[in-house]
Amino acid sequence: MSDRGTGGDVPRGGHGPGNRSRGGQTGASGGRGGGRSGRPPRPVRDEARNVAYDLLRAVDERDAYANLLMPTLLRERRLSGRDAGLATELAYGTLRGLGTYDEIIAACSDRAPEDLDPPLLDAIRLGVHQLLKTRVPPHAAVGTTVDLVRLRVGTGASKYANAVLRKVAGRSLEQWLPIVAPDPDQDPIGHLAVAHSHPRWIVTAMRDAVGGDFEETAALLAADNERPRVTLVARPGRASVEELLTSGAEPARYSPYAAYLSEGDPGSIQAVAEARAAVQDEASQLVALALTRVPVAGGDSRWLDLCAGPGGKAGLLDAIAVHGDEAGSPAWKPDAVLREPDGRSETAREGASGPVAFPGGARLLAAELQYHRARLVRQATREAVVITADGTVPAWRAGVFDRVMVDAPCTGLGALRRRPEARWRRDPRSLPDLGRLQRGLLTSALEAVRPGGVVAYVTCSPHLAETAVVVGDVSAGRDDVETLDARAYLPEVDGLGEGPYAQFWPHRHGTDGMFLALLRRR
Ligand SMILES: C[S@@+](CC[C@H](N)C(=O)[O-])C[C@H]1O[C@@H](n2cnc3c(N)ncnc32)[C@H](O)[C@@H]1O
Repeated sequence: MSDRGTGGDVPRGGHGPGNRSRGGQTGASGGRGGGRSGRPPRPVRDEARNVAYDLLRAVDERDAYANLLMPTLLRERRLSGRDAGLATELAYGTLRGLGTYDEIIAACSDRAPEDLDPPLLDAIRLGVHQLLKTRVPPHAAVGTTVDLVRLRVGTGASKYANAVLRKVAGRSLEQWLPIVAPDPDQDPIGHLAVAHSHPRWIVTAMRDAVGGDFEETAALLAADNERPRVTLVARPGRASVEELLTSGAEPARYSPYAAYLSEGDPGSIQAVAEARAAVQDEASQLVALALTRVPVAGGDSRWLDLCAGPGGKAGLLDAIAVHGDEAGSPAWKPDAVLREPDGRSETAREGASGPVAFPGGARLLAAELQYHRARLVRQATREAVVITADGTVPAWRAGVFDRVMVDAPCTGLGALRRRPEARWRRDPRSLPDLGRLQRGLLTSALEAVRPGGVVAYVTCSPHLAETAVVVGDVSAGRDDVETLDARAYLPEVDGLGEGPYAQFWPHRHGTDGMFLALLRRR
């Protein structure tokens, strides 16, 4: 850590990349005061900020994934503890916030952000983030950024950065927003896009997904800019929540298999290292659990996960298939499970209409298109049969599965908190192709499941074109599909929407924005 006063550098939050800019080098305007000799002091290399900056550059230049590259950078530069936390917060916060920051930079600069040299622009963004969204003292935010630019871009550029940042420092974020964001009465979408740093098309999609309410849209966009908590899953029969709590995790709100980890490396927990537990968002756990809770008449031993990679849901489904939903939910478990003398569950499933706890004794087939992702599914599961296969070209007989999970490829708009650069990379033009694939996979799932069996259609996106519209289109073309009220199988969670689908939200549940439809084949 440098001597530039970073001792108090605790970010208040913040986060996200994608460089929209291309263009020429800066001209200088303004300058940082020199020492008595008239020469500027020697720049200080601040390793946390250099790592944050390198991440921003890699995202721009190489389309790097921030959450995959950051651990490598931290390891290579031997940053840990507070410095690692600072580097991560500064990089992620800058990537998330750059939609807002670029508007402010534009107001403080004689050039549009897209006309600035990308390496300089990234450094200025990093400085703006520190000034407006962290507790870094303004002199430290400006000084460290100017040093960074001198070391990494050039002296002329550092003078430019200094001039821009001094103007930015003249106002707080709250004071800047009315100046740079469109009037909310004239252009509510544009206002939210700038105020919460999201592309307009995503703001529109989120507004539609929450039912048109702008206040709720704002809350959702704000939640996207928060750092997500780390949630663990204890795979039943392999680990327990108690074991995770003993390892320092805290009880979770919804999932009977979840625990929250507020600090420390999840990989250092033995159950995680042994793949008996894993990092998994709570909504991901619950949509998988909901699929296992729907009563099905007749046999219940063959399950299919059609899009299994990298194996989060398959890991939980495999464990429940084999060992049963042993944690279940105290509210309904005792009545719901009536075991046959051989330990199976036929009777309960025949009569039950509400959620039931699966008693075990099934086997999961996990299919994944990409070989390297199928290998990850193998690591996440123990008893499942894992195959590399195209789910739209079935490698199995029709009508043989009792339960099928389709966790379809999607825009991932429900997981923007996790991938700080994702919002700038996603393209609405991908929606038609994704929609075709989603319809193909759901159709394939409905062919794979037997009459009486159940299909879960899941996306990590609340975008209506990927959720209700896909399910509506596919079921409208068939007379053998009954849409279940998915919320009934998640009795522990409120606020999942009007039904029959269940929609999790970052701002309501603190989870990813996961969508679930449950369809029974007649
Ligand atoms: C949203 S991810 C699934 C996440 C996974 N269920 C989990 O919980 O970890 C979608 C997956 O579907 C895979 N995929 C894409 N097209 C596919 C296809 N035609 N058949 C099977 N898998 C496909 C992708 O490679 C990706 O791994």
